[in-house]
Amino acid sequence: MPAKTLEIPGGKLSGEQLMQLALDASLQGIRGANPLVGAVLANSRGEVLHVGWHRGAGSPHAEADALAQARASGTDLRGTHMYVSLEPCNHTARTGPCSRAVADAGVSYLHFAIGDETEDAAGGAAYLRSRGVTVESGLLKDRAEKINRRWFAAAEAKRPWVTAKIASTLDGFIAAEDGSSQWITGTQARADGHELRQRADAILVGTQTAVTDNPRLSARDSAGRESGNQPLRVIMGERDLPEDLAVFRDSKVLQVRSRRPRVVLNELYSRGVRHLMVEGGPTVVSAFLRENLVDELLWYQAPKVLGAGRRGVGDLGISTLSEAGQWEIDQLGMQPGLIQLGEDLRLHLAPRN
Ligand SMILES: NC(=O)C1=CN([C@@H]2O[C@H](COP(=O)(O)OP(=O)(O)OC[C@H]3O[C@@H](n4cnc5c(N)ncnc54)[C@H](OP(=O)(O)O)[C@@H]3O)[C@@H](O)[C@H]2O)C=CC1
Ligand SMILES: Nc1c(N[C@@H]2O[C@H](COP(=O)(O)O)[C@@H](O)[C@H]2O)[nH]c(=O)[nH]c1=O
Repeated sequence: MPAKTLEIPGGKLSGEQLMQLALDASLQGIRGANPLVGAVLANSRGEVLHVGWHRGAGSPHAEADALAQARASGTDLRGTHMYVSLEPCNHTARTGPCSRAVADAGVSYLHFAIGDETEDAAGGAAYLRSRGVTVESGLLKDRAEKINRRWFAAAEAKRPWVTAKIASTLDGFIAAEDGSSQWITGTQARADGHELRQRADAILVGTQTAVTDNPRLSARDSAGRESGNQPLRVIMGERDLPEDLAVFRDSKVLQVRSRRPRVVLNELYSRGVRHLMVEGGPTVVSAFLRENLVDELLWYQAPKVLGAGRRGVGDLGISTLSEAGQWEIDQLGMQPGLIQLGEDLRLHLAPRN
């Protein structure tokens, strides 16, 4: 469900207009292990041929998406121009290097808005120049930076992108006084949560949730079958855990014996995790929030009122309103800021900073 439909203008466009289109296209994607990226192929007169974007880690990059469209429709790409919101990657990870694919296709001119400084992917511009492609950069740089600012900060800090998920009652409780919490939200909201799990490299809960809920932490379809990519299950906390917990039934599980979010993030990053979903409980979510380590917040709200119980977020050391954590509806990317899922609401929030 795209936030807005992409309009592809006809006729001759300026370089800036073509980059604008690449940036608009990037917003159709999903941010997570990878940033939002869009790419436009145009002929030398500035007429749009194909528009591509990245749909999340593991799927083709924006350039590859545009090139695949060209291949499918038989477009001759020799001498064409490409406008892309991020410098093409120069490495083979989950997909092959875009720099080579662009050069192989015969593109003669490439303009990227901002460079890719990430350790693994850097070097695309130099490679393209070595293959005789004219490369320029900097069009609409500020807008391109704004779209992925938080993602670049996480990449620079060499830590995973962090999505926190909370499912609460209207008055903010994630469990009743007697500890019961299954289920606060309905089936549609929970299915949405499972889709999210599928996109993440790892999913994390605290030791208390691991014991109290005994969750499986797998990504499942509506029939309850494990589906698609299964994230690494991570449990954060120092205590010894019973070996018969449901989460240990799978081999992709890791306990990080620390209470410090940064230690956990370092450990996960070193194991290749680039997108972490923090599912709770409140002690763990609060620890990430306190250190400003939540990049996006998905808050599911059920039309239930408890009046008492466990709150979704614990004490953050804030005693006055002016110090409140500020969040805003995330208008960027494919996940709409506010949606209804059955009887529940889902807010997609970004830190306001
Ligand atoms: N509705 C929802 O969205 C969700 C609800 N829940 C509910 O939440 C409840 C459990 O929440 P909660 O008690 O907060 O448990 P947590 O799952 O957050 O685990 C807390 C435990 O983790 C360890 N720990 C890890 N990091 C820290 C830290 N920074 N500071 C302190 N301790 C840390 C400690 O144990 P150790 O001694 O091992 O270090 C601590 O006791 C359950 O009732 C569960 O049903 C849970 C998840 C989602
Ligand atoms: N109670 C609650 C949630 N709880 C989360 O789901 C976990 C259970 O995972 P699993 O055993 O894999 O189904 C649980 O430990 C907690 O992290 N999630 C929601 O979307 N809505 C809810 O009402």
